[in-house]
Amino acid sequence: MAPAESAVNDFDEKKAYAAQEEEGQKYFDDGREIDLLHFVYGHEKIDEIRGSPQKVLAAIDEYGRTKKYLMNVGDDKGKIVCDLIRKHKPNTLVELGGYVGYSAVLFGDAVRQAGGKRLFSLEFNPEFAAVIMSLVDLAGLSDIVKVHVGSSANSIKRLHAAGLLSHIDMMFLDHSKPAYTTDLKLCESLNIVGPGSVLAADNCVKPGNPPYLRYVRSTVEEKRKALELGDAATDDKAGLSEKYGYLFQDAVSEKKLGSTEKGNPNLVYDSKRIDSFEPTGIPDALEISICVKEES
Ligand SMILES: C[S@@+](CC[C@H](N)C(=O)[O-])C[C@H]1O[C@@H](n2cnc3c(N)ncnc32)[C@H](O)[C@@H]1O
Repeated sequence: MAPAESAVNDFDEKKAYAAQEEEGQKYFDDGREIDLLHFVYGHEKIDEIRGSPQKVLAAIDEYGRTKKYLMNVGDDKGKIVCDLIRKHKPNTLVELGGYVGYSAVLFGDAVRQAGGKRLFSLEFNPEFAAVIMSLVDLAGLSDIVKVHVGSSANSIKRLHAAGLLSHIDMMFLDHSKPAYTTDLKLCESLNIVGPGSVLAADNCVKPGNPPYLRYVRSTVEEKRKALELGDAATDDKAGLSEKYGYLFQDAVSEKKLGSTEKGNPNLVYDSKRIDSFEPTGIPDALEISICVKEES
């Protein structure tokens, strides 16, 4: 594994979002997502915002700064993924976890500018999905961004079965932490992640995701061995606890994870961590993993 890279040295405090609520207090799904819609559509500059992805993002950032914390990828980590989009020019980008559409608007715009065709935003909360659709439409990106409501695993299976998803050029993982590994293995088993696929996984420091990092940083030999050893060695939840994701108990249930696929141990990833910041200024990192080949 390559050493961690630092994309940004300093955080610009002027753009910091309101702090995330203290532990035990709600920091999402308390009405703020609908409040955000009222804020954006009631904005004095709504006529300029219409049709401009950058201005939609600026309005969401303004809400995060002046009203309430929002669990968006934010400007700093967002730039790292946009650079990857410019470099790799994905035709199809899949994001796991859409929330209010910040990343869908940011990356949907970058995919369009890079000549790509589609961003699938997979979100299990139907209210959040409705907010994404509304802001994507406001940004003029409805042709590129398609929102699918349901657990990510079920949406991936459905899109694949319908012939709409045959190869994932880029995937942004930003949903419940245990599902990063189970969804990646599902995509490997369906053969829609393979050589050429680029994975960008958010929150690899805050709160962290040990099983996912272990998996993408493992050698082919280690993965084959883990499969031989069976369940304990391939436990995608080992090392995770409640601090590794909201709705943790709910998120680890079979129903929500929706997949027990074993993945493809023969895929080789070139994986590295890039240090950056949450929109609040708290340090975090993305793990960027490029699938370079499949060993026989
Ligand atoms: C951190 S937020 C996503 C933020 C968004 N990517 C952004 O940067 O603008 C995580 C989202 O994932 C959704 N989610 C969590 N587990 C999921 C799953 N298994 N399938 C689909 N969505 C999920 C949550 O409802 C939440 O909206």
